[in-house]
Amino acid sequence: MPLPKSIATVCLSGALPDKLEAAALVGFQGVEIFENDLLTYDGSPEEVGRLCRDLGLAVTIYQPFRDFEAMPEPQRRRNLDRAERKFDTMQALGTDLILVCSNTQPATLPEAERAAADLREMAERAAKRGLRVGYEALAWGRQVSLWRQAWDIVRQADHPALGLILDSFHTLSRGDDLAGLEAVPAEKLFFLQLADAPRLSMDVLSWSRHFRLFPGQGELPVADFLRDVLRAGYAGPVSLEIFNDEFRAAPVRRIARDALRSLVLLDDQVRGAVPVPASPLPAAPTLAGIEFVEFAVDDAAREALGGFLGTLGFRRAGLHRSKAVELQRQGGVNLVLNSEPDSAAAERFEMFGPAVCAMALRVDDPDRALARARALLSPAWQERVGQGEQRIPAIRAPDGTLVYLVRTGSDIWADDFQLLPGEGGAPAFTGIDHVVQALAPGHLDGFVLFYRAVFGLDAEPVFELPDPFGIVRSRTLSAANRTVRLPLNVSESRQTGTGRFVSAYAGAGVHHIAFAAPDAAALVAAAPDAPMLEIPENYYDDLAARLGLEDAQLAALQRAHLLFDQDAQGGRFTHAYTQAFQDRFFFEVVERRGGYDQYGAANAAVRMAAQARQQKK
Ligand SMILES: O=C(O)c1ccc(O)c(O)c1
Ligand SMILES: [Mg+2]
Repeated sequence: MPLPKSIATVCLSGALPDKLEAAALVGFQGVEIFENDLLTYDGSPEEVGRLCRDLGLAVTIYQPFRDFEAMPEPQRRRNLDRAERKFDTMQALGTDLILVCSNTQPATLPEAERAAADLREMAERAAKRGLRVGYEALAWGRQVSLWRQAWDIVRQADHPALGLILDSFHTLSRGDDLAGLEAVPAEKLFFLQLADAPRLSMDVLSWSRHFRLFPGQGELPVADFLRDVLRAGYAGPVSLEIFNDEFRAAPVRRIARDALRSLVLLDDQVRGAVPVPASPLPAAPTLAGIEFVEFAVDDAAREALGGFLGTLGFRRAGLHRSKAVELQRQGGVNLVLNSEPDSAAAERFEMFGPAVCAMALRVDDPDRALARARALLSPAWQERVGQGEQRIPAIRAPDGTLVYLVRTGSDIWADDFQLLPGEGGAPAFTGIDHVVQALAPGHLDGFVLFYRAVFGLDAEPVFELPDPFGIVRSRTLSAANRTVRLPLNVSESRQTGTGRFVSAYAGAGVHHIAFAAPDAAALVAAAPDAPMLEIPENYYDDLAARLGLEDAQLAALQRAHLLFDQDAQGGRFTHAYTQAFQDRFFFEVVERRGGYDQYGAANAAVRMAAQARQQKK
């Protein structure tokens, strides 16, 4: 039995019933009713309570009750009256627990004894009605901002109806931890809220109110936090409380599904610390690269794209036995051009024009990978197959792109394709180095969680890349063994390369594919007809000054329109871009040396400016 899962209504968009329905639909067992969601709703608390019961949702908590403890009179008395009215609401909602967050008022008295006496009084009144009070330290509380301070007060108050509420954000945002929690009796741990966040240097209140994330989307050690809470004996619900501007604006079911996915993953990460063990998720796949990328095309686009790829040394290497599908190959890179009517590819083409519609990852065990995906709320996808043809399992990424799961080392081509004899000779790519996707604003965190959870990829911190027409935020997911690298780009501006791609083609998708070359200069030299992106002279002047390159090396880079980057350990990255194919996606030739593990972010501005110029022509 996994931990009971709850979500605060503040995480989700829409009116209160929409939030509740979405939470129930994806499989939450409980909800925190956030006060503002009730105040702004035109139904009674009884109706809300009934709706929750009809949906099978427990109301885990009613919150927050603000600025209560340690106030001077006459506020003190008024606050106790206010509490009685909230107790009425709780009873109507059908919950027995209220969250009191630590007082933020300048008038709060700096006296823990007063805070304890007030909370004791509130708990005494609550207990008369069979209700309970939980006390949470807000990271920006006036007198109480750490969980240990809140616990001191709860301990002093010493009332059975008063306990402690922990919230990972308030503790981890302060760089604090849960050392000492084992000394708190488990029955005093009333409730647990979890939130992740990116590491940002800003005031903690704004950080909390706008940038919280679901566990696994950010950079805080939420799993460690949860493990500590469970080891301290907590056995109540685990509840997500995320204040996030993008989540509030997004379709409610998508965010609810991300929310539950984050908790399913977390359940698995803390297995062993849970008193009643959760059934383990199937292990994340061991990845061994990208077997192919598939483009949705029609006949004309297939010819045009085939011609474009031909300039980089690709050739038609196979024709599907039963479908209008062609394999283009260059060394270790397979690109599939799919113009089959009445397929997922055709559906993509109808909507977007020429676009990537699928990608295939090599995994150690496709069935296990599929079972893991299913457990993480990503159902399998079954494409129509002809008789005698291979059935390659697939799931759909959040934007609908198919992700095929190909067993590492297996040959998926020989059965289904009539393979054409190759020429060879030209410098060859060794494989696909990375695939970059452009996402619509508001989609980054959901994609990060999907790839992290389903495929066990690691997420790097966000990079900000300056396009001439706005900022592109980029976050890369990659396999620990680096056989799969998936940078994700997002831009609020519709004028950036990323923004134009997303807005012009009505959605997210693969924006560029980088091919790994053992020698990028040789590859580009052997591809004189490839429409490479021109790089301004100023770039090379700066490069010479910045990295102290020799004249000959610099000239060679410039001749082939190559960009160059170097890391602190001396790893080197040499890369060049093609112009965009039909103003859509483009390709990159990349050479990594000496353990270089980045993507040439230092060069992104130059590339994006060159593309913007190209676009104007
Ligand atoms: O931002 C707030 O005010 C707020 C309110 C209630 C909470 O539980 C919390 O963590 C933060
Ligand atoms: Mg909280």
